[in-house]
Amino acid sequence: MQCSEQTTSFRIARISAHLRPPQREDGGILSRGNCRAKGGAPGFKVAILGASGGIGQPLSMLMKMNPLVSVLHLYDVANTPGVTADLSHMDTTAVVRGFLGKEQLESALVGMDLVIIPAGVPRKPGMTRDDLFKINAGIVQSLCEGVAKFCPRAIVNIISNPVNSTVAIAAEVFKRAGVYNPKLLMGVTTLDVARANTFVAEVLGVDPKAVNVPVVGGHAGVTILPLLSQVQPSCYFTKQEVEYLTNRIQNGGTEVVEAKAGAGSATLSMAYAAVKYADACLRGLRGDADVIECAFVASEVTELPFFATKVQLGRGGIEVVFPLGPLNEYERAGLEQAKKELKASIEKGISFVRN
Ligand SMILES: NC(=O)C1=CN([C@@H]2O[C@H](COP(=O)(O)OP(=O)(O)OC[C@H]3O[C@@H](n4cnc5c(N)ncnc54)[C@H](O)[C@@H]3O)[C@@H](O)[C@H]2O)C=CC1
Ligand SMILES: O=C([O-])CC(=O)C(=O)O
Repeated sequence: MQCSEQTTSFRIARISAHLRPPQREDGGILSRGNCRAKGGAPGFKVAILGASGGIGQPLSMLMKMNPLVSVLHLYDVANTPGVTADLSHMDTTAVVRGFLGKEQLESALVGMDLVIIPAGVPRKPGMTRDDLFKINAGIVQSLCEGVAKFCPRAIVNIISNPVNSTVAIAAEVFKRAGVYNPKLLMGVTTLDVARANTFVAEVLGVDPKAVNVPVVGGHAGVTILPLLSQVQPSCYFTKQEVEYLTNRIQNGGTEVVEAKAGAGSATLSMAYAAVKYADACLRGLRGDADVIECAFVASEVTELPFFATKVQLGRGGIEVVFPLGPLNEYERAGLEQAKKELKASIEKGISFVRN
């Protein structure tokens, strides 16, 4: 049936009556500001530092869709007004606010439960993650100084590379400020697990959702150590499959950097992985039981001060750091190699802040 002009205007009149600002008890009209919940919904407050970047934008979008988030603060040194305006039109619960430049870092951070940091430069072909240290170390240091000052009790997820060094930088900054709580600081290695699940599922010919591969160590080259002997559900790989899978998982980042040919590194899969990890942190904060993910954290699993293993997330952040479990000979050799490189990267991060 075609709508007549009259019917249409009648409908519009009904709709606009419905949208009329609510009356106050004293007869006044509530201002627009009072009509809309400005983050009043129950949920967690999350800040993304580096929100306008290749990871930052899809990560911000996915966090805007997360029902556990009530307030989403987007901070960057560029383009946050546009990204914020764009995302604020999504009809999901989280209220989005944008913050631009150092003078707005305080407002971006005060009151946050979780701070996610993907700020910093990405790799180009031919570079290692350690080649990013020169620029990203200073960025992570200054952002973490802000966290120490304005939201010292927030959980911090570090994405900026080289993660093997930037987590140590963050820890030193927090120690210096007298606010270090090792349970609240985590390097995000979820993309290594996502890749491992994907590549293993391809070899097995199953759905990646059905596969769980623990990936331990760190987040660069040989420090990324998939424990293929502990894949769930348990399965068997030939020597060639183990070598192929280990190599592909360790070089997953480089595979994307080369395919992007100078236009950056993994952004979409990283945003997916970052949200998976952030969501686990929020479920832990909410008090959910058995929230378990791999992450690069303060650890006594090896002699190194930081190491990635499975951890259990809870109301206090990291509540349990799980041991490595039984390793086969191939994995034991990989572990020795990983520890050697990790030690140097961690020390580099520590001395950057101390010296
Ligand atoms: N942990 C992991 O698994 C992964 C880590 N990464 C790392 O994430 C980082 C970001 O990558 P992309 O988003 O692709 O880079 P990008 O260059 O696209 O975005 C970085 C953003 O950081 C912002 N930024 C720079 N300095 C800042 C500061 N002082 N404060 C706030 N924001 C600042 C930039 O303006 C830009 O919007 C890189 O270091 C990359 O290596 C990338 C993929 C996976
Ligand atoms: O490889 C890179 O430079 C980015 C990264 O950490 C990853 O994709 O795992």
